[in-house]
Amino acid sequence: MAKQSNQTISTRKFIFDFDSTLTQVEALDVLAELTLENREDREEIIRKIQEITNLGIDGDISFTESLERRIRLLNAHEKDLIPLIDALRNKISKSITANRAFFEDYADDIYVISCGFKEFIDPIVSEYNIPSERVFANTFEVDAEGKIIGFDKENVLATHNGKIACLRQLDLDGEVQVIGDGYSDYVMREAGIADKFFAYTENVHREKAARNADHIAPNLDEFLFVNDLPRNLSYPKNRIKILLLENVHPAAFDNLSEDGFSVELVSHSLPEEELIERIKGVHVLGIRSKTQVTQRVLDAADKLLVVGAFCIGTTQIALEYAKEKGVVVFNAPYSNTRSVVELAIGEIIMLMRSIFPRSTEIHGGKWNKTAANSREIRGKNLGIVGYGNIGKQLSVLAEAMGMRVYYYDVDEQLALGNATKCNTLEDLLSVSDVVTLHIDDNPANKNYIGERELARMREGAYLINLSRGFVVDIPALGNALKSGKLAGAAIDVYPEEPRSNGEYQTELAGLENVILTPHIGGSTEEAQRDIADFVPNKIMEYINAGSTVDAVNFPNIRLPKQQNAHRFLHIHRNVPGIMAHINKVLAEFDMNITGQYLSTDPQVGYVITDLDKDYNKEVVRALRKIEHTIKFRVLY
Ligand SMILES: NC(=O)C1=CN([C@@H]2O[C@H](COP(=O)(O)OP(=O)(O)OC[C@H]3O[C@@H](n4cnc5c(N)ncnc54)[C@H](O)[C@@H]3O)[C@@H](O)[C@H]2O)C=CC1
Ligand SMILES: O=C(O)CCC(=O)C(=O)O
Repeated sequence: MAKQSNQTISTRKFIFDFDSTLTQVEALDVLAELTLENREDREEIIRKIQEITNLGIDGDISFTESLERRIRLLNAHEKDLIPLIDALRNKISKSITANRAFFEDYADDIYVISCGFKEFIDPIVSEYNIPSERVFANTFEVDAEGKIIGFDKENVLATHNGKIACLRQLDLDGEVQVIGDGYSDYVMREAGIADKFFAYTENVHREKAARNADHIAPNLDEFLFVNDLPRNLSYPKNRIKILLLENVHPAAFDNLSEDGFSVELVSHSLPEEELIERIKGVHVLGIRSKTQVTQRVLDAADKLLVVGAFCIGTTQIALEYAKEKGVVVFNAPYSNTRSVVELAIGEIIMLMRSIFPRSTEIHGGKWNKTAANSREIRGKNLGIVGYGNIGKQLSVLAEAMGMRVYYYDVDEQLALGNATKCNTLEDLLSVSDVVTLHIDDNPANKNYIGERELARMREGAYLINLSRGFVVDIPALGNALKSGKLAGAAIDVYPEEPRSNGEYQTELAGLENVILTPHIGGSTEEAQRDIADFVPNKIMEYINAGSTVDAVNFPNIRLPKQQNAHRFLHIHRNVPGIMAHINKVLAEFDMNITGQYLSTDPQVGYVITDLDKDYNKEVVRALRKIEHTIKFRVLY
């Protein structure tokens, strides 16, 4: 947005609370941590202090009483204030630090009214251009040895609802806005001395304050946004809505909400019609393999910027259409590969030793100690179809366990270890004791293994499918198992899979030596935890900086870190002349370009332009209007 000139003359006055608003913490709690460091009853006292602090903040006991009780418990000395101030310096609220410029530009209009103490507030806020004469707070009373024994009881801020009296005495002109986390901040508005109260919830969400607020500000960006004031982010992150479906790991929620986004979790996948409703207003959608992000869903998605696939496969997403709409798709190509490989190894052993039939028998009360149909994997031939990330890792592990590895891939792939490349699928099928499928989710692979291919397999061989359900013709597999052509199979994926846990039927159920699992090849704690970092990081790099590195459907741009500049992101149809047009507009508005990055594919172009700090809102309108623009976003 357009930057206002320095030292803007404002008709508004901004009254900030200190503890848990300008800083992430309550200073007296930190002081308690410091002064009680070596005391055995430390935890108990800290707990009591916090309890008293909260009672005071919520207005449940008088503030004077809260202060008196806390100071008594604190047992602090003047010299403890030095480490306290150091600690507070590192605990300034994140969005306050990010918006230092606001405190410079509006220096004359910013006040601090706090029931804390000037001794530690002054040095902290002076670094944010707020001089001592605009800081209204209590002061300590110390004895001859420097021990803190009380506070100045004459100060209005030491009394119940003292902030009202303090603000009244100030008699400020213009609209008075109070920004604070507690009820004692709200009462200034209730008393009619302030015009607006913003409940500041970046560090703590106090229900009573939030309930009574004119507006809830999860951070300073939101406050500056609703007031149309200069700020670090053109659009506050809390306004960016993220919908995560299919029970993604809770760490994904933590990662994204800690960065300031508004995140909603749904434990299952949504059918198309429901998703069409829910997608409205959503900026980021997170899914796994079950949710179909169709053209209709994308048409209904009025705000969508990114789809994060918290898995490897992405054919459940209309990738090309998403690109045409300027929606970037990321996945997690490596996080769960090891989990699939380990399951494959386990299943090879289980199948070749007929472990599941033996186990089922004994569950049913039958002892059947036998070596029939029970063989070692050592020296046997493993045929890997699809020698990609999973196939290659499996190759190495299987070989280490003494198997002879054969592989077939439609693309040229380098053999790892002693693996032998097969030139055709038929060659692989005819030589393998176990065939394991790890091809990608390309729809062209539908019924890739059918009656004909099964007939080419060795008598008594085994088939494993951990790739995609549609790759295997299930009735044909059922027949091959029933006829004894195959000695067993392990199936993790099915042509039709339910959206959520519950009833499920497959014609393979009940067949001898058939391991059936509910698409859990990639479902390990480790894989899901890793995905919960990987995909959110990609999402954040795109939303926060514009980077599309590793996007599956979009031209990739890796961006240098930029400082003190604005970043414009322009996604357009790749037709001749767009770059020239963008730069013409920028030149017309006299913009100084500090960096420009372009990446294209045959359909879309993605250009990022970094500019000097100041810009005019009109330039944004002009850039949006350029013909063939798909999406335009300003980052800072
Ligand atoms: N069961 C589960 O929970 C999981 C399943 N998967 C699935 O596993 C499969 C493999 O994953 P990655 O190894 O990461 O994929 P990748 O893309 O690294 O490797 C796939 C390989 O298959 C080859 N390929 C494709 N079609 C082929 C064909 N018709 N014949 C021979 N080769 C063919 C490709 O050239 C490629 O080298 C994917 O379908 C993925 O969705 C992945 C993770 C978990
Ligand atoms: O865990 C999931 O939801 C899907 C795993 C999978 O098939 C994949 O990563 O492609």
